[in-house]
Amino acid sequence: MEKVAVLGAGSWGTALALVLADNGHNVHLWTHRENLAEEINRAHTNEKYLKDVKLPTSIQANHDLKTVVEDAGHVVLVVPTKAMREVCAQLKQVLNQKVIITHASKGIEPGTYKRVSEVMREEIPSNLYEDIVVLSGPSHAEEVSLRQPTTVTVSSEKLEVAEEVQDLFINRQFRVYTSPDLVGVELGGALKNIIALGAGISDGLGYGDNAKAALITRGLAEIARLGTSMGANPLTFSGLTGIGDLIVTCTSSHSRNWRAGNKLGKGHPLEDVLEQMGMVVEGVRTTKAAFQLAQDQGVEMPITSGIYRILFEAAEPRDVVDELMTRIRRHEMEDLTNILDEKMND
Ligand SMILES: NC(=O)C1=CN([C@@H]2O[C@H](COP(=O)(O)OP(=O)(O)OC[C@H]3O[C@@H](n4cnc5c(N)ncnc54)[C@H](O)[C@@H]3O)[C@@H](O)[C@H]2O)C=CC1
Ligand SMILES: O=C(CO)COP(=O)(O)O
Repeated sequence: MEKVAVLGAGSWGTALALVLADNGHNVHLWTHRENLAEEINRAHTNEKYLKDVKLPTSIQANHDLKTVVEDAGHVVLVVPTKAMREVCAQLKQVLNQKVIITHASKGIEPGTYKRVSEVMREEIPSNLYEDIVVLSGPSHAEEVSLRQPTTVTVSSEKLEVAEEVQDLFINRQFRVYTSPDLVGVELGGALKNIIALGAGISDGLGYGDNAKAALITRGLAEIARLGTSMGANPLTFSGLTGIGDLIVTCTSSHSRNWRAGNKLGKGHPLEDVLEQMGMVVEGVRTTKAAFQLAQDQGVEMPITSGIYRILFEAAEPRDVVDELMTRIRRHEMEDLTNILDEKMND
């Protein structure tokens, strides 16, 4: 079995380490917090990020990055998107062998508006990796750590490398598919967090299931619109990393994005909500990025724009809902028809 280095011991990094340990791999988990490494090695718990979960004793945590990646065949990065560039810069200093790099983070880099794999390619010299793979899909860490049935997708430029990562993670509770559409898989995972904030806001306002279904469906339309304009295959958004992840994040109280939105809908200020969460709420920064990208690409994203105004311009959520409901009348499938027409003419 292989030595696998997992970088980031938050909820998701720890849950993925557990899947890999279940598969018999030799898992080394890096955390930048020395006291967390000590807790994982001594008590086999990570109480702050995965409450009440007993970790396999085979997971070894370490605060020293060089030791963690030494001789590993795979490196799995699972830190918040805003920390990705910094962690990649540290990684390249200590990596002495060629590895397969997988990331499982769902965001767009603040400021540059780049996808995570683009950031990684900029930071890590290409002679240090076989390929860069993304792992995404409907997968709350809390359920994965209880070994409840979960399905995800891995994608990379080289199919054989994605298949190797599929083999690394797949087991009876954790089913892994492959996809060639790296752009669509990464964008679906990042952009669904914006809509999940919206679903939380809607629930916080006391609106019902009709409103949430509308947000999920029309949210998917605008995700597909932006994604396609950035080179994604529109079909990817009807898969696990599109509608699948959108459903789970908009409807589950495990979701940090949904929970943050719910508090916003109940009238709590954004700074208080983020401080109380104590975990990453990727959708907030991704809303800013998507709002800007939509303008750059000339793509209409009314839900994203509304959430942007709630988060950053103190718009009243009820006013935003009212504006969305009274927009100019449209043909429902206008976007899809245009996208399909464009594909046919390609
Ligand atoms: N929690 C979940 O169920 C899932 C999360 N994800 C994605 O995985 C990524 C990580 O999320 P979580 O593990 O949930 O976050 P988290 O908030 O639970 O943990 C983040 C971890 O990153 C560490 N970290 C923060 N800044 C760092 C830095 N500069 N250098 C090194 N380490 C740093 C923190 O100490 C913490 O251990 C996010 O992009 C998220 O969208 C994806 C699928 C499921
Ligand atoms: O991506 C996730 C589930 O697939 C986790 O979503 P949250 O970051 O909102 O908790």
